[in-house]
Amino acid sequence: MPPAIPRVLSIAGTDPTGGAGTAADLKSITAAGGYGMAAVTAVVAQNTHGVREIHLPPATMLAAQLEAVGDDVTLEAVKTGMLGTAEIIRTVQDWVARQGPDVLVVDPVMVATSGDRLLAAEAEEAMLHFCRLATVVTPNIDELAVLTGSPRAATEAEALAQAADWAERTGVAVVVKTGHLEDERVTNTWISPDGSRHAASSRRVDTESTHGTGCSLAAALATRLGAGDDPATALAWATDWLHEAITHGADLRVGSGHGPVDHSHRARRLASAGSAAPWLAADAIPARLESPTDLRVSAGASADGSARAGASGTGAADGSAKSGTADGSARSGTADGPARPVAAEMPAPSIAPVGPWTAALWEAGAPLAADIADSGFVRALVDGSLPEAQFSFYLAQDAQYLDRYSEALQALADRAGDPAEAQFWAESSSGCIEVEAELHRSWLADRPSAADLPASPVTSAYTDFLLARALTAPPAVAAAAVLPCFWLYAEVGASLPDVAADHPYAAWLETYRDPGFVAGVLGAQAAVERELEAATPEVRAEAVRAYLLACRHELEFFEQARRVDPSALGSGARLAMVAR
Ligand SMILES: Nc1ncnc2c1ncn2[C@@H]1O[C@H](COP(=O)(O)OP(=O)(O)OP(=O)(O)O)[C@@H](O)[C@H]1O
Ligand SMILES: Cc1ncc(CO)c(N)n1
Repeated sequence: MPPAIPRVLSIAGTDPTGGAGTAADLKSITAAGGYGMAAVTAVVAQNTHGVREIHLPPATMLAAQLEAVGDDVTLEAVKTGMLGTAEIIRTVQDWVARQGPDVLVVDPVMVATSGDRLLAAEAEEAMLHFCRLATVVTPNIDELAVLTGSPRAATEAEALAQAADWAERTGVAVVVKTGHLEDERVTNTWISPDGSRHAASSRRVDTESTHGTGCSLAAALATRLGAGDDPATALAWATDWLHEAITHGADLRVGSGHGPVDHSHRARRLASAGSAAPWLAADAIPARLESPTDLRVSAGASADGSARAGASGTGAADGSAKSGTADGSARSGTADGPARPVAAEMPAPSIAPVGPWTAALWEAGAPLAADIADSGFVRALVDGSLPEAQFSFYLAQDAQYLDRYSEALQALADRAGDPAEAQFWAESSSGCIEVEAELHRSWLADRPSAADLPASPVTSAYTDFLLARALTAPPAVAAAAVLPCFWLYAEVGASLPDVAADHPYAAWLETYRDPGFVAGVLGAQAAVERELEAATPEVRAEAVRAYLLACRHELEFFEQARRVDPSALGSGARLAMVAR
């Protein structure tokens, strides 16, 4: 049984700009859930433009480093990167034979992205020999050609054939990486000596920030294997994590050449999601609302934009410079993007408010609507990069949600004073059940594990919040609480671009275009407008709070799929426990 936190050693060169080599490895090992260690093979003066100078300490010094670690620490995995010379390779090889762990990931680094040689030409032979000791090797397309003694593969199929042949001959698995080809998707394929294959693919990111991607993938892979993941799971994890890191690399603004990836993006996003900070400050809404203008004033089209209502974005407590403020008063931002300017520049809704109260509500919640449109989940759904496991999770939660939402709407119907309003809520409630049934028929039927998935904490928090208001709060509060589900969902639908027919989620995106959604929004808006007009100033304030909190729950609901590790969805555990 590997320990929960695998101990992983990187044996590689340095990069003072922190994007490649030991620095990238340590960040990647940490991100993948391991304890990272590093022995230095070469001190490299390099930056995002290229390598300037390489200093090779005596091989005896590397041997001493390896002995020092190996004599003291039990290792679950070792990852090697730049080994520089035949003598260094031999040193590592001798040590691995004596003290190496079960998992050895060899990234056969020969040439950097910048084109600089990182392995002496005469050392290639030694590298080929060393690769045979590996659990898995992770060559890029050019290195694969050297490894297999073949011409550079022009297509993925050619690369896969080269790798399969080599794996069979040597008994060593290969990860074929198509990063250096031109395909729209980048695919990493694990090929075992017996010919079995596991592919993990992601959409190609149009970015210059790819310095150290090879190091990072190999180090994360070594860590997940060291943690006991099977090859397919480990590779899928590493590929998906790296995709997020590459996507956000440019935001780091490190260097003017090929910049590094943001190894910590996922950790920062999850930390921010784990914050217990309240979503809405106590004084974000005036205690009494005599008219919609009272909300508008507090919602803050003030000259400097320094005060407005609106629950804070997901980045509220992540402590990063681009996050929203902890009291949710001034800016909205998420771990996915910089804070946006304040309400004055917020987009108008595609479904216009039906009166002054709903107009004021929209304005107060507009930053959250923008956060949803710009969320990692919606963006990944639209660009097709959302992993299927996350999409399935989303569908499963949507089904759970609709069940309870329908109950909330029925409660509103039961409590409505006005017959037309009662009818509207009742019809919406049954409409929900129909959508849920269709979800099961068309989408969950061929995803059996998702079909049985119970409600997540995020889903339950939202539905319980809605049910509590629908069952016990004054009608204006209850109506305002259920409005964002109608309105914000329809707004997401309205903002979706047309996608190609072969887009992985084309059929799902099509479901957003149901004109019934718009009719629902207008009906719900009309009810909210009426109820708010009739309510006391105190109840109106409570209703606005409920509306904004529901908007915030909507954002959580969309984003939650990106916070779940598919390997944590198995059955068995009676209650999910937290790491302490
Ligand atoms: N533009 C990109 N978009 C998406 N993923 C990418 C992109 N570039 C690289 N990757 C990911 O990074 C992995 C490693 O990239 P690549 O094939 O370029 O390795 P490498 O050449 O060994 O990297 P290095 O630049 O560190 O030498 C790829 O398999 C893929 O998962
Ligand atoms: C030290 C080191 N290892 C690997 C690479 C490949 O990106 C690099 N640039 N530097």
